[in-house]
Amino acid sequence: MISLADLQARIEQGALSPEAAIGQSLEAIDAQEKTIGAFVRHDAKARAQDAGPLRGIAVGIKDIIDTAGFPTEMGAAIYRGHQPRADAPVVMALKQAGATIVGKTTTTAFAANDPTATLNPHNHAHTPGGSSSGSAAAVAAGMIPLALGTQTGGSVIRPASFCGVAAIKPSYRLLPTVGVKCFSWTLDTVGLFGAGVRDVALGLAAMTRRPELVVPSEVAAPRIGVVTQAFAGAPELSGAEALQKAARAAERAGATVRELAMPEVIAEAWRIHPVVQEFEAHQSFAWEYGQNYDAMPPLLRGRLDESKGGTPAEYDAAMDVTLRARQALAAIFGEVDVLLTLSAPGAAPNGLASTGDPRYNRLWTLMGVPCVNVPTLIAEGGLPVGVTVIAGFGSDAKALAAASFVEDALTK
Ligand SMILES: NC(=O)CC(=O)O
Repeated sequence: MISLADLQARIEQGALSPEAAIGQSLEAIDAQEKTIGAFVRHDAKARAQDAGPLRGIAVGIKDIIDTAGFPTEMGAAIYRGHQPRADAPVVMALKQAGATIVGKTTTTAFAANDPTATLNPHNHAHTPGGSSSGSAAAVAAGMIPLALGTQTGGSVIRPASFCGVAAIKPSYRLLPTVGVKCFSWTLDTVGLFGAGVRDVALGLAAMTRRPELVVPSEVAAPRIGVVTQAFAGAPELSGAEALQKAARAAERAGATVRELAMPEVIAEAWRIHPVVQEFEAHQSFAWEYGQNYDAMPPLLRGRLDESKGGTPAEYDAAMDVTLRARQALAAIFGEVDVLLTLSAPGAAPNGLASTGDPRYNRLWTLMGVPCVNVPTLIAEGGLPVGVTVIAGFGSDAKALAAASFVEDALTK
């Protein structure tokens, strides 16, 4: 994979020109894209900028995020050829930091669950996950050092786990979702994919102009609470093994590690995530579902058919649980620095029909807390499995530092 940190250092030292760095990515895309299918389209003539901390960094943008230089088609026939007039603010933030947008990465239709044709670079018989399928696959395949995705359930963390890359779903609204096709305004969060945790941190720090997000060279051993999320069901063996491996490695490296049970209101928040998501989706997709029913992607159309009876009273009750759960979770971060939990039930499912199950991700998306995927082990079939490091709302620097601590501990 291409490390953003490594490119940045070599460019700053003058050992690599921004143009040559972009050229490396374009060559890698040319060599692998026909097999992996990570991009909807890309610009083979993309040029580097010569200023900014992300100069020479080729970035892929999930194709539900507006771009002025490429169509934005939402992974859906309804939007084929749709050309936004303007870049979304997160795209402009990357460009203002010197990055080069080299293409639009594949997305499940409307970031829901109708899968793409993108292959998992580690095993082409398996899904890369979704809904940010192309972003995870393009980074994992070594085509680009940075990509943007979005998460409503588990669409950043789960594909990152399946593809063996680092990723962050930042605190809710750290990054604006203006210009991002809305699925659920309470849940939708823009995230980043990179080769390693430090790479993701550098990308997020540059686009937010928050240098405090950069992982320091020395990271203090964190207090870690391991959360199994038993309320979400039992994981597969590889998922359970990844969680135990990461916890043991962190403990050997000096972290204090203990298992934490979540209060019932947090388990209740896990249960009502779909109520919030589907109630808001019916409003977000009202035009598509109401005016273009037959052209809707079939799995999303089926979900909307099933959930159209949702009432405002049910939604209001779910939001009340959400607010109480967020308060309870905030109190837990008084006892530990971060939580450590599953990124996915196990390795990527076989075939492309399913992008996997967000059951271990969705609670944290609803809580709005920063989540970082740390690649942890390689399961049968050469398929990666990750774990998630979670900090309190607004503590994105702490989440990234602790995730880097776990990542480093796993190398020892
Ligand atoms: N958008 C999403 O997060 C949906 C998913 O988890 O697959």
